[in-house]
Amino acid sequence: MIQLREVTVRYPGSSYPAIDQLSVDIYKEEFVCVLGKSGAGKSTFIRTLNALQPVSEGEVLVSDQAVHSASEKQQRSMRMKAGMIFQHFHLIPRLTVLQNVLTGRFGQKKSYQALLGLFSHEEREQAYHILRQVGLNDMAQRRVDALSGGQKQRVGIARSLMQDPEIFLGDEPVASLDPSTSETIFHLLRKIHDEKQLLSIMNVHDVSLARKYASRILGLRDGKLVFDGGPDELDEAAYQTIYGA
Ligand SMILES: Nc1ncnc2c1ncn2[C@@H]1O[C@H](COP(=O)(O)OP(=O)(O)OP(=O)(O)O)[C@@H](O)[C@H]1O
Repeated sequence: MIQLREVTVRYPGSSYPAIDQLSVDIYKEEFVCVLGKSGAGKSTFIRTLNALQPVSEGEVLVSDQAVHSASEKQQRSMRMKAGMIFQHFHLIPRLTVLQNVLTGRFGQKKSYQALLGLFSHEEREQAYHILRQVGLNDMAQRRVDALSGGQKQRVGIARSLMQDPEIFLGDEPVASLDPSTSETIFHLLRKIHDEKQLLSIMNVHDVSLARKYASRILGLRDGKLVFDGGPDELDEAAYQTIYGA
């Protein structure tokens, strides 16, 4: 479970908060999509959940553990439990699909093992298993810079799963993809969520994807939570509240 208690984020030099006194509880069985105009605070929100973004006020709790008052070491271990996928994938271009997936384990290895790329038989087997789950079983030895955007995002998802995450976060995971590939990726994300009961939170610009795949939608506007409901509750009035002039 994730709990935000009156969280405010102010960037240095900014006259208004990017996140403004936001309180919300998110439960394990939920697949949450976060909507909002550009600049509404969606990325900032996601980044506060795994301590990539410090908070100015308030507290974030993940599995009852306070994120921002934790030590550096504790924050690293929390980050390991938070799988994250990104708009631009953040892969290592010259490495193969398999090698990129295995980097999901770096956080759990001694630094010399990570540097030398030392992975156990079990870890490799798990990587192959995950590649089958995301539909990339025949691409393990391909370099990722030779893949399409949708395939790259599958590698990003596989790398996150390699972390054995407790929560799954996406910062605009389909913003660089065409509509049909975006749909395929959301279908995959929802399938993984349903199979693993993995608390998932995804920022998305495409309202129809949120309507189709989310179990719960959060709407942000000027850093405030202005909508919180199921996809069926996202009617015209709610849409105007989130996006209206
Ligand atoms: N590093 C930063 N320094 C200063 N201000 C920032 C920084 N990052 C974001 N902001 C500001 O904080 C607010 C929220 O930004 P954020 O990126 O979280 O919004 P967003 O909803 O994810 O937008 P987009 O959909 O365009 O990615 C915006 O006003 C933005 O200009």
